Amino acid sequence: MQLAGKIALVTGAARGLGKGCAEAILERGAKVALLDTDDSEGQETVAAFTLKYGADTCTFILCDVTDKDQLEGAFQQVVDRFGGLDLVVNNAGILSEFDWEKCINVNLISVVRGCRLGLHYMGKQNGGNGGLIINMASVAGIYAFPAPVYATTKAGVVGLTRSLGMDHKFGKDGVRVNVLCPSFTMTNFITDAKGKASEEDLQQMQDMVEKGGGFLQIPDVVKGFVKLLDDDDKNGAALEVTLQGLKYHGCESGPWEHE
Ligand SMILES: NC(=O)c1ccc[n+]([C@@H]2O[C@H](COP(=O)([O-])OP(=O)(O)OC[C@H]3O[C@@H](n4cnc5c(N)ncnc54)[C@H](O)[C@@H]3O)[C@@H](O)[C@H]2O)c1
Ligand SMILES: CCCCC/C=C\C=C\[C@H](O)C/C=C\C/C=C\CCCC(=O)O
Repeated sequence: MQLAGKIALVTGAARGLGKGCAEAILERGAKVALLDTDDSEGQETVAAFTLKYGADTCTFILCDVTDKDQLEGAFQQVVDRFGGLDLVVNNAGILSEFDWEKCINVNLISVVRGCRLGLHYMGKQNGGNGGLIINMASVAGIYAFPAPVYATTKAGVVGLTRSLGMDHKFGKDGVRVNVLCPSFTMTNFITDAKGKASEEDLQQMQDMVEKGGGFLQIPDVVKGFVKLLDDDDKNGAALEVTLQGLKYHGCESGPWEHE
């Protein structure tokens, strides 16, 4: 997708991977709205981006993605302020195996809602120009992982993306939907993980990190995000990001679609 002059919305963008994706969008000449529940970090990030990329290139919207009205209001605010919408990044996510309903709300239900809103505002059937939705899942949505509820939400996001991305949908609304699936990446997500799953499961994750050769860094994942921005032929695709590099996961169509 050619981003110059376009308008984007990124959830969970005050810090970490969402912030990295928002900066990649600004670097490519688009405007971006950063949504997050963390007011002070969100304001700080937007202040720094404004200094670097110029006034009116970005805005912060305080928004809890699990609050239906706040999320709908944020989409409307972006369209009102910037005059349209071309790219939605459903990135906000948490690890919370004990408060597992919250995990499902943030990581899955809000992403379904974000996709529906993206299709509503960008879909050609509603007078939009078409566009792109990139969802943030995880390799935990593809392979077994010792945080079952988290893994379930991410598998749900992969399934949602594949199904929304079926070609017949793209033909109708002009909106492509793809999903990024990173492995362990050094962000606050990792440093805040204590207490969000059992000690035993966290230890198993630590062992996976050590066996796998360590953590990805934010720029490694942003590279994957940029690939999804650039690969205009992809729809319903899941891009894995690991220390081995970038790889599209198979199974983009079911056996009924093979010769
Ligand atoms: N760090 C990793 O190892 C890793 C790997 C694969 C996928 N992911 C996924 O990437 C995404 C971003 O993770 P990160 O590592 O940058 O984490 P992070 O904790 O650094 O950033 C997440 C951001 O989301 C915001 N957020 C949380 N709940 C929210 C809500 N209800 N509404 C709005 N904003 C909310 C937080 O305030 C924070 O700014 C998540 O979906 C996560 O599951 C992370
Ligand atoms: C050391 C404590 C880590 C706590 C991190 C908690 C959750 C992280 C979730 C991320 O989404 C990463 C998820 C999965 C990684 C799964 C498999 C890794 C193996 C693949 C590979 O890297 O080659």
